[in-house]
Amino acid sequence: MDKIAIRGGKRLNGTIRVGGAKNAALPLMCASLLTDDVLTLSNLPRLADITTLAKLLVQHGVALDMNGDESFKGEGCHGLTVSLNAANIENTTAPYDLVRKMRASILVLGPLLARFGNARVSLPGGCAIGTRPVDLHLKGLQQLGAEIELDQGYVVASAPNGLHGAEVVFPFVSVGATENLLMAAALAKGTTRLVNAAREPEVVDLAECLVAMGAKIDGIGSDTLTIEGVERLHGAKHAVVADRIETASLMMAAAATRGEVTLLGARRDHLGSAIEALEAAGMAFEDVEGGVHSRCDNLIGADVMTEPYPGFPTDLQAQIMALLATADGASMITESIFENRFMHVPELMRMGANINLHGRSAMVRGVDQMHGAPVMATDLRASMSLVIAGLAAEGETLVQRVYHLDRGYERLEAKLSACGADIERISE
Ligand SMILES: CC(=O)N[C@H]1[C@@H](OP(=O)(O)OP(=O)(O)OC[C@H]2O[C@@H](n3ccc(=O)[nH]c3=O)[C@H](O)[C@@H]2O)O[C@H](CO)[C@@H](O)[C@@H]1O
Ligand SMILES: C=C(OP(=O)(O)O)C(=O)O
Repeated sequence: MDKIAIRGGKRLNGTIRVGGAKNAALPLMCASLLTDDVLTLSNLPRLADITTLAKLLVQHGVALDMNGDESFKGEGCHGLTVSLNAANIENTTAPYDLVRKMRASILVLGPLLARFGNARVSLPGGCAIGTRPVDLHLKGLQQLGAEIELDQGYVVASAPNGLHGAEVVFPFVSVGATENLLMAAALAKGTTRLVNAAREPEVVDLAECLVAMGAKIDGIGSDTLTIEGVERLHGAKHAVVADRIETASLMMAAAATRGEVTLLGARRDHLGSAIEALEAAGMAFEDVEGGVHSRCDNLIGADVMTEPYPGFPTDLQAQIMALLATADGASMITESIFENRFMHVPELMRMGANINLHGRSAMVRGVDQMHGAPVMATDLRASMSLVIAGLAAEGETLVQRVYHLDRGYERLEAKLSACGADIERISE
């Protein structure tokens, strides 16, 4: 198993190109199931999650060309260009072995059901950050006319006469349920209204791709989406939006060393209120040609609460905790989305951070210096928080279970070394 070794204390300064967003790329790949035509996606990040989803789609019968249409890249895009063709779907079962590796696999359910009238998808199960049920996905699909049973850990869904439009009011915001319902409603008969829908840039990216495929969607970017179902969607070409979570993670990595970084391809307007939280912590941002420049001379304590977009993203909570661990003063960090997303706290404490947990809030009292230590990554964003802490710490940090990091950060060591970090991957 690979490890990452970091010798901290080097001030970062450089330029990094941000990749396409994992959390946009995954639903976009699932959208290929909605048509018998070719969907070409560019700016896909080279990540373990993309490979896992590609395997799932291939076992359904999707023909996948990893060197798809190189002539289509999209402006400023540098990732993979992949063509997906779901003309010959052989089976509508998503097996446990693949689904358990990645929760986003549940996003094949809506498209398969809408296009083929049946699907059998393994329940993803719990994971390190929380139980993560899929009840909103299932209830929403039932409102669109699906019959759903649970059988031996599988969701068995059918809609022999097709799905129909309905009003679905989500009791709270769910990114995945919004995406599943959006895709299903695109091929349902009649009008669907999704109320209290997620507004994350990745949901907007999916909606824009669906429109390019012929879907009729109003209210994109708002919390109410109105979808007029169509009989058939066609192929399209779409460039995956830049990864806002990678963007802010790298900004924080530089800030932890009181350094600076220019992030090419980054979208400041997609950071929502995270920008204000980072500014409150002493960071400064400037739009520059082709991206955003971020610098930090002095870090100060700041209070943060995670919320759906445009609130502060839960996917940045672990990283900001590592950052604020060496700020002047105290910070209160509250996690309101996932019930168990503080697994990084004991690891950060092993590096000298001063953190007190009270239920869903963590009181972080800034220390002058953290110290390197062997630490264990428990989930994707927790891994990044340990890397950020390692860059700030004195001495060597050895991050173990790097496969979590590889789910969502492409060539992280290379990107950070290019800015002066002393970081290397140790493959065993
Ligand atoms: C692949 C992807 O895009 N993953 C992101 C997506 O996950 P995901 O789509 O799984 O997250 P949701 O927005 O659905 O989850 C929000 C909250 O709702 C709960 N919930 C969700 C669905 C449901 O049917 N029932 C239910 O109770 C979840 O347990 C969680 O507490 O959004 C999360 C919240 O921004 C991010 O942290 C993940 O990185
Ligand atoms: C939690 C995340 O991803 P997933 O929903 O795929 O587990 C994440 O990207 O931080």
